[in-house]
Amino acid sequence: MSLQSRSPRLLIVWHSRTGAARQMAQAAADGAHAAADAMDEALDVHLLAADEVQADSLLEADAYLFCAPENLATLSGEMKAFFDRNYYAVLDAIAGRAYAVMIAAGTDGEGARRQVERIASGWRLRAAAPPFVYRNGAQTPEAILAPKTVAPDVLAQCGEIGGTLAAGLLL
Ligand SMILES: Cc1cc2nc3c(=O)[nH]c(=O)nc-3n(C[C@H](O)[C@H](O)[C@H](O)COP(=O)(O)O)c2cc1C
Repeated sequence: MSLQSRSPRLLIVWHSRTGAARQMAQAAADGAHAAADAMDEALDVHLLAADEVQADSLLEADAYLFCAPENLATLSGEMKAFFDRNYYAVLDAIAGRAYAVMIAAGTDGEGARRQVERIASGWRLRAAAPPFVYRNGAQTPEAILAPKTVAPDVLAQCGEIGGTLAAGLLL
């Protein structure tokens, strides 16, 4: 059996209905890889859609990034289902690990942010970065349902959050 220790692992869990949160999660993954490369360290970044994540993925990760849209003033149902499915399976097993949250919203996002923060507090996770809420301003049904393209400056901020989580694992 090898005695080699494994690389630290960042798990990014995302859900997206019209593309914004997916791009934000990808930017954070890119930022995490870039930070690890700059430090010349190995980092395992798992970017998983919310419906693919089981308890094992949470248990095997060292830090988490949760990224999803606000839908009807709460987390999107798919992201909530990920938390519902796994909450008690990992309770008490992941306390103290670092996390960050990124919400894609139209004009609000606070309900979804609060929900993730409450769940993370129940898991006793430690916030490694301030919560990030990106608002695209969409208000009409047409604008809300349109595919989204997230601006480069917003993606750069998401990249920084990924980089912060990575640096926290590698320092
Ligand atoms: C069904 C539905 C409900 C929404 N409800 C809200 C809401 O309550 N508050 C808000 O700020 N944005 C709301 N939005 C807008 C989205 O949060 C916003 O467009 C977000 O950027 C979408 O992220 P996504 O492209 O990753 O799905 C809603 C969008 C949809 C499709």
